[in-house]
Amino acid sequence: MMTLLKQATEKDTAIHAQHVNVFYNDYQALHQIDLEVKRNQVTALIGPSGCGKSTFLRTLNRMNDQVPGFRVEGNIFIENQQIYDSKIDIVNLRKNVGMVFQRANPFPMSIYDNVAYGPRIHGIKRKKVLDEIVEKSLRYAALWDEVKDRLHASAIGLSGGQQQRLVIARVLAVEPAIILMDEPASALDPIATAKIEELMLELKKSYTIVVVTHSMQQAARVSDQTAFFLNGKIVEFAETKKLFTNPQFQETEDYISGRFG
Ligand SMILES: Nc1ncnc2c1ncn2[C@@H]1O[C@H](COP(=O)(O)OP(=O)(O)OP(=O)(O)O)[C@@H](O)[C@H]1O
Repeated sequence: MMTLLKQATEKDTAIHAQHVNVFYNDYQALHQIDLEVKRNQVTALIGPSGCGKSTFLRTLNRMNDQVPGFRVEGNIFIENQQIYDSKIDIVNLRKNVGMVFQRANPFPMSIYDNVAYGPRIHGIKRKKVLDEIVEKSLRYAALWDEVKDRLHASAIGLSGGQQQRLVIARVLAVEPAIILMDEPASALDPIATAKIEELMLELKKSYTIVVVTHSMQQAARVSDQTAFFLNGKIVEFAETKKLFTNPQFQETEDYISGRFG
């Protein structure tokens, strides 16, 4: 146990998955996943449909716990804690490891209340403090200028791209260390997508990001490291530039050159 912990406390390692297997009942969706995510980097997970990218992402903040038949083996260390340890506080884990989904999912309430939602749940009540958190989070999510005059209007009235940045602001408001993004721009037009990508590059200065994407161009544009998944295994994990220009495995080369998937 001590040696595992020691490995996980490398200063620049935010997430350390070690020999992770995931099952849905008898079906094994992930096989022996080993992955080290570096702090303040964007790590992209790519691969054909059904290869296990979302399963792995969701395993990182225990989003799969409620799925019937879900079972995980191996270790996942985040901030020196084995997140599947029985002593882990899951509410705290999800605060520390926020998640943004493919479809923006603002709550049916005002823009302000969406962002204040998490801090309120965590016990912050003073209006002045909430006002500050809401402004800071919206500024960080590059949305403040577009919504500052209608903070109390419904979030549902925002465009798809604005809704996705609002969801990011909602995640930032509880001060996570890590942000997981599951195809965050796949439902957006190219301009809204470019804004999300710009935002990711800005956010990595303060946060660690893991993003699932179907777009290899997007992975190449935003990520520092890329993991290529195939049939529930990581075929190759490397610096993004290297993976796309000089892949070490035939399967990686076939995928990035569009020969399958
Ligand atoms: N809740 C579940 N119950 C049973 N099997 C599941 C469940 N969720 C995913 N799977 C299976 O696990 C495998 C991996 O799925 P996963 O969604 O992680 O892949 P993915 O790479 O994210 O795919 P996509 O790119 O299409 O979203 C698939 O074979 C899928 O059918």
